[in-house]
Amino acid sequence: MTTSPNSPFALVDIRGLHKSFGATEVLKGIDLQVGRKEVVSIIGKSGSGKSTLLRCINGLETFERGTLTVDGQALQHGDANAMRELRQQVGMIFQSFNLFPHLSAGRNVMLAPTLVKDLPKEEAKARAQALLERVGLGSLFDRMPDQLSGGQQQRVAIARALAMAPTVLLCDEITSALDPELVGEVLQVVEMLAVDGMTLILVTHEMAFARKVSDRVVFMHQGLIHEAGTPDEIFNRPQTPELRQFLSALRD
Ligand SMILES: Nc1ncnc2c1ncn2[C@@H]1O[C@H](COP(=O)(O)OP(=O)(O)OP(=O)(O)O)[C@@H](O)[C@H]1O
Repeated sequence: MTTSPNSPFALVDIRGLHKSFGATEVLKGIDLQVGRKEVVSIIGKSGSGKSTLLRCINGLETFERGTLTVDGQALQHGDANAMRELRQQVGMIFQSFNLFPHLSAGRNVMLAPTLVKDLPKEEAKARAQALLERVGLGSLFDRMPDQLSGGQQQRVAIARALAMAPTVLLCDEITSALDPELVGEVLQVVEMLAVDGMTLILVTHEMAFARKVSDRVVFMHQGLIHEAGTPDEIFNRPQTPELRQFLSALRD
């Protein structure tokens, strides 16, 4: 079932989120609802708080005020069980691929399901093989990370995140560290996930991609959501001077 972002059953429901680092308030009251199977891209200038927001959603950062629920479960930092469950539901992929260097591609993908979910090894192996095939790396199960290109490593990282069967996947500038010729193969995998109905929240500087793949685009500015809308609304009919300035700076 696809839920609309504004329904009471939004998969990710963030209300009044405030986050500071010391005296610096980085998130100043974020409200964002993401429906099941929705693809939401977050854009904005460097330092506007995009990564911090993603890190709050999967519990990597604590926050001072506001509420955050994923699939109806409130994120509570004091509750170790709740945090463990949340981490299983919310997958995250980063700019740096962070593969375990001493494990093959396949073993990287197998690790969490065997450790965290107690999946029998043979089952985990079959699942890892299927996931590697899904990201176009079916023949590279035994390759070590240092024998893979950056684009291939990032695709293994995507397969590794999918191995936990997350209900939502967060992608934080996942093509920023790649050579330009490797960006396309990773974006293609993300697009395939979107088409398959994965709920995705993407922080991206790839505007053409955000326009193509997103149901909704969110523009963050100085710790607040300044504007949100369809790709057409955000890119063709920006309302605020801040968004207009951001988009025109990209064109320069
Ligand atoms: N762990 C931290 N300690 C102190 N300040 C931090 C920390 N993490 C982020 N910040 C600050 O919070 C602000 C927002 O950072 P954040 O990384 O969320 O922005 P961003 O919009 O994702 O930027 P970019 O596009 O450059 O990644 C910045 O001013 C940053 O310096």
